[in-house]
Amino acid sequence: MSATPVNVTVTGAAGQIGYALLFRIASGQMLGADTPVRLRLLEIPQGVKAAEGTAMELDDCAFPLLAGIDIHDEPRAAFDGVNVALLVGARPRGPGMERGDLLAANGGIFKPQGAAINAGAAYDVRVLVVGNPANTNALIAQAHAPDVPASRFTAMTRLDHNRALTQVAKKAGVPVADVRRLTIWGNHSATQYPDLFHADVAGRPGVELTEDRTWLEDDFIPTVAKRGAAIIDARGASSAASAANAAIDHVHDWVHGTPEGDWTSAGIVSDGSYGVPEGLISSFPVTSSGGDWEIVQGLEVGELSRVKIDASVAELVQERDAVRELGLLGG
Ligand SMILES: NC(=O)C1=CN([C@@H]2O[C@H](COP(=O)(O)OP(=O)(O)OC[C@H]3O[C@@H](n4cnc5c(N)ncnc54)[C@H](O)[C@@H]3O)[C@@H](O)[C@H]2O)C=CC1
Ligand SMILES: O=C([O-])CC(=O)C(=O)O
Repeated sequence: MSATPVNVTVTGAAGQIGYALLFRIASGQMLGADTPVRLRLLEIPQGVKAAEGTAMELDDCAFPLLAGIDIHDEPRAAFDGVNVALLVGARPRGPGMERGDLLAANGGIFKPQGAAINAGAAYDVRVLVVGNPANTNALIAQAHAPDVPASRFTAMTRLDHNRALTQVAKKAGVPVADVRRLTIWGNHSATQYPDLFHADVAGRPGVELTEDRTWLEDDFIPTVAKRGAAIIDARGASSAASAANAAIDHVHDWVHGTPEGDWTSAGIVSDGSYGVPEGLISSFPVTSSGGDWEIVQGLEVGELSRVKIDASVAELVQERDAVRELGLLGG
């Protein structure tokens, strides 16, 4: 076991995703069975008491890897020395609300948090933004952390990726573990594009499934893209355990690498690949090795994919322009 605990800061620690996430981090599922962690919980003052309750429960689990828990209501202290930052705390979308409605409300949260990460994070900090609108919140945080490499700021589309894996596995009647190389492109919103043209489905090309255009366009794509709203409708609350699970998967693969021959999806800063404007935080097909994400290159983008990627990227551009106008991207 490495001697020095990894500092993991979780914002929104008293929320429903926080509750599903913290125990899994403390048990070693995110960083591995050899890596001790020190948890830093950031909440708004009204959330501190509930966070204290969660910390008591974490203590009561006697996790051997849990080196300590600190609770904060102020970002500078919470991010001091942070190695892994999970920015979950935000206002969740209620019934009938679109993510765009949340831009202004949540932008104000991510600006000071980006600045606090810039001021005090460890040199190897890795940031995952879960709180919606995740891509644009990540962009805001990144814009306020000029001393941190932009590639360290990511937005979560792993839940969409996992949702797509299961839809494809069900359609093809194969185990979910046999579905590989799916991609979520664009924004974590209803415009996202789940792409199975390059998938491998139990050894068969995913493109075979795309021949059923009705299933592809009227079932698969909208089911994945609108799954968040369907869960809200069914549960009366947004996805929590599955979102926490996806955050664990994202950070695990970032730190430990993606499996040979497969890739996953993550919102990362665009280098201009696939026509996505440089600097936007967009979801791409990505591999990870040595602690860095890399965009999978050379995939052919057909007509349907081009239209759908462009539509989601256009939404990201709109969100970026809206927060820029609100002064949330700084000078
Ligand atoms: N990217 C993704 O795939 C997904 C993203 N989400 C998003 O994750 C976010 C959190 O969801 P839930 O945990 O269900 O919400 P929740 O409302 O249960 O918890 C949010 C917590 O954040 C705290 N909070 C608010 N402002 C804060 C701040 N400035 N600093 C620290 N904490 C703060 C609140 O006090 C609350 O405890 C929402 O924005 C939701 O839309 C949810 C599911 C999937
Ligand atoms: O839709 C929401 O508000 C929650 C979310 O991001 C998801 O479940 O994908």
